[in-house]
Amino acid sequence: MIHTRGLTRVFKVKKQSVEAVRGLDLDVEAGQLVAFLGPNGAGKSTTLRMLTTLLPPTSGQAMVAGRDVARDPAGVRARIGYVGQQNGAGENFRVRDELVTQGRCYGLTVRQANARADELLDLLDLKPLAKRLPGTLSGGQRRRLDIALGLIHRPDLLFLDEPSTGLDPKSRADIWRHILRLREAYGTTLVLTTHYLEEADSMAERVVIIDNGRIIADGTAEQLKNDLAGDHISITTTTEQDAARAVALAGGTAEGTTVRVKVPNAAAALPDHLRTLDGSGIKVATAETIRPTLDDVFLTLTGRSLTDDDIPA
Ligand SMILES: Nc1ncnc2c1ncn2[C@@H]1O[C@H](COP(=O)(O)OP(=O)(O)OP(=O)(O)O)[C@@H](O)[C@H]1O
Repeated sequence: MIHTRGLTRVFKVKKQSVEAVRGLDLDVEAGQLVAFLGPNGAGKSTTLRMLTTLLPPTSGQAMVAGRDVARDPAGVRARIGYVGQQNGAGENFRVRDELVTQGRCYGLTVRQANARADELLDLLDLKPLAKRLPGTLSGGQRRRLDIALGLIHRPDLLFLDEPSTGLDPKSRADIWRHILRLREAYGTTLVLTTHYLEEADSMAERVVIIDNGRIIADGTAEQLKNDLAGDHISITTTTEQDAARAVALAGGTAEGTTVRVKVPNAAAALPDHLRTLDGSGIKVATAETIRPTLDDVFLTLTGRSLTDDDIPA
């Protein structure tokens, strides 16, 4: 569905070059749900804007929905939907009329546009709001309308730029429920950007971590966490001397009476670990297993946290 090779975008700002995206090679198959995760300024939106033909690449190729973004941008646009960070609806039409009008712009007949509008109002729980003006909707309701607008022409592929940013936790959960529902209903391929770690972790099947314009990790959240961060066992001992002895015996690092050891599978390794310490007379006060987060993955790869301040341009 998406195939890019060496996709690059350089911005010129006051005689300086900003390499926003540096030689991206990416393959996304039909039906996947992919999240681009990365800190502010990583190049996520620039990538999305190139894939959706809103921005020409400086170099490299991208085939999206079977069409070349540089040679056939109109062909790409006809086959994809895009939900940007800005609102997609105007202020003059009521919700249902806006859907029908945009459907007509995509070449649907009046009958098709009406049927499609009703189908999407239903899918995105917008029916009770059909007669409202977009300006009167809440943030979450407006996002749902944006998603409906992105789907009006039945695209096989939908891009969503930060679909849940700026929403309260309940509305964020609600948007995700609708995203997953539309995927179930239509099998749409979904590519979205987010900087919410937990969302990428729990919702996306595939997480592509982007930093400084490059893909630095790509896989399921579980794979990335297992391969790149690993579990930890954390124990506390009753004395600092015991903590130091525990490190000498079984590895890890000690801070006061707390010892952390990195292991491939903490739940499986914990009983043996405790037996080893007990066999040497080390008294363990508490023990817990710690699963890594995607932030740990990012930290391992870059030495920075995803929640750090913006990276420099
Ligand atoms: N129109 C532009 N002109 C100059 N520089 C730009 C432009 N658009 C983006 N950039 C720069 O390109 C880099 C990547 O920006 P981009 O918006 O793609 O990042 P992002 O990962 O989407 O960040 P965010 O999560 O904050 O939206 C940044 O350094 C940004 O300042």
